[in-house]
Amino acid sequence: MKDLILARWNDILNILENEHGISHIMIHTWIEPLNVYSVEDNKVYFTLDEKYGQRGIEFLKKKLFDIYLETVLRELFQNDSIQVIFTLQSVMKEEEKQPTYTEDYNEAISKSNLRPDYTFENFIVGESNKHAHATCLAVADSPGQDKFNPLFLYGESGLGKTHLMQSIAHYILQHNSNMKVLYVSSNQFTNEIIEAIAKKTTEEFRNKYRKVDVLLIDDIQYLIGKDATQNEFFDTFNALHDEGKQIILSSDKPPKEIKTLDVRYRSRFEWGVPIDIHAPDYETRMAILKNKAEIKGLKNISEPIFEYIAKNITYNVRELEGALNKLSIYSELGHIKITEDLAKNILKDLISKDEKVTITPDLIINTVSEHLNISVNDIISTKRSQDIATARQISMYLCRKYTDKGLKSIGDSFGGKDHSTVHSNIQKVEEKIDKDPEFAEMVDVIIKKLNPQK
Ligand SMILES: Nc1ncnc2c1ncn2[C@@H]1O[C@H](COP(=O)(O)OP(=O)(O)OP(=O)(O)O)[C@@H](O)[C@H]1O
Repeated sequence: MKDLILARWNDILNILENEHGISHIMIHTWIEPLNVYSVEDNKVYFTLDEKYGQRGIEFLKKKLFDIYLETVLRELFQNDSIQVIFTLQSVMKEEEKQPTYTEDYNEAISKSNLRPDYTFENFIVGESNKHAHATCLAVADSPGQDKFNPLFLYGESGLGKTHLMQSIAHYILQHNSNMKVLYVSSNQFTNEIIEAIAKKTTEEFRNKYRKVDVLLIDDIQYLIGKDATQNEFFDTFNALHDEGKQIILSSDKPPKEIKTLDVRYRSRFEWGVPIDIHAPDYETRMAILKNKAEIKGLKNISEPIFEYIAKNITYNVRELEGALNKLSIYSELGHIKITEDLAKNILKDLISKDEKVTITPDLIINTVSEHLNISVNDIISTKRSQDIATARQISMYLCRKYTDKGLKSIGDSFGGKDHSTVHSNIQKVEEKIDKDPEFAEMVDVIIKKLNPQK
């Protein structure tokens, strides 16, 4: 729960100020500096810096800040047993027990197919992923709750879906290494089914998957659409869900956009709210780079080099990491100091590949075509069927929004449509975005694929 409180700390401060009327100054001086030290048996220990002394603790209690915090935490986490305890840092330090992960835990992570480094501790939280992170923490803290079962994480490649889903698994095992947690890629799941069918061992396959407490399947889009695997998967899904076991899935798109997913099954993926992860902003990229450099023991990377990478690799965290790996290989091989110029030279292939692409009507039409599975020819044709017209309207809307083309010029890119048609199509999309959140989300996913830099 400690991580959950940290993730919601700003919300907690806002509630104290806005709903309980504690003045901004009091919050800033007394509550903000509190440190969530630990949580044991619903007791939340907040520590205060030594400089405030015991009188500081007495002041906090006199102002009833422990009661206020307790009320907010109880409400936020729907748990009436939560108790807030204020103490000085030194008092806790004396009693501090370093968390030591047992052999059982280490064995459990290997049995569960987890990478040891994909933990919450190593995951950098920023604007782009804070919602996904908070949801994953909530699931980790109480797996199997209907609200997030299944937990469906989606987003473009390399943005941290696998890392986050495995973090949940780690957290669960850190707190109870007896839980049966299993992570598999879609490929592995598919291969096991095929093998089980061929060897007539489907019963064993079912036993293996149906006795787990938490099942994580990565890149589910590869599993869907293959009949035998899809059916077997949904049998497993239903069996686990009926027993309140947690299912965690990842995909590159939200359920409603997985074309090959049978409609009968689509709603099941949406029982829990699908959660998306966005590309990290500049500050988050910098923080990720520094964190990865520290993990890799890369000490000689200067600030301008971090800045150079973070400015130029903007979308994919895996590529950010790739840049660091390249630098680390050079520095280890040559025992050399990496200067800024050398770094630029070493990374030139990677960076130019990732350079900002100019968004053109062609790029937009191709992206919409790929995303909605409607051919480019149909989009620029005069065909009026609903799905083709929608693809065309969205493309025109995006051209207006992300290129500097005027209505006439946009019309030309669509086989010579006149400017009033373009105008009314754009309006239709704007209206639909306002009225229909699902539609708005779909357009948003396409925009993410285009990766505009504004
Ligand atoms: N916020 C983050 N903090 C730290 N590392 C991150 C973060 N986001 C991504 N990474 C790192 O980026 C790399 C790629 O992440 P991951 O494999 O989880 O992406 P993915 O979304 O599952 O990609 P794919 O869809 O291709 O499987 C990993 O090494 C992961 O540790």
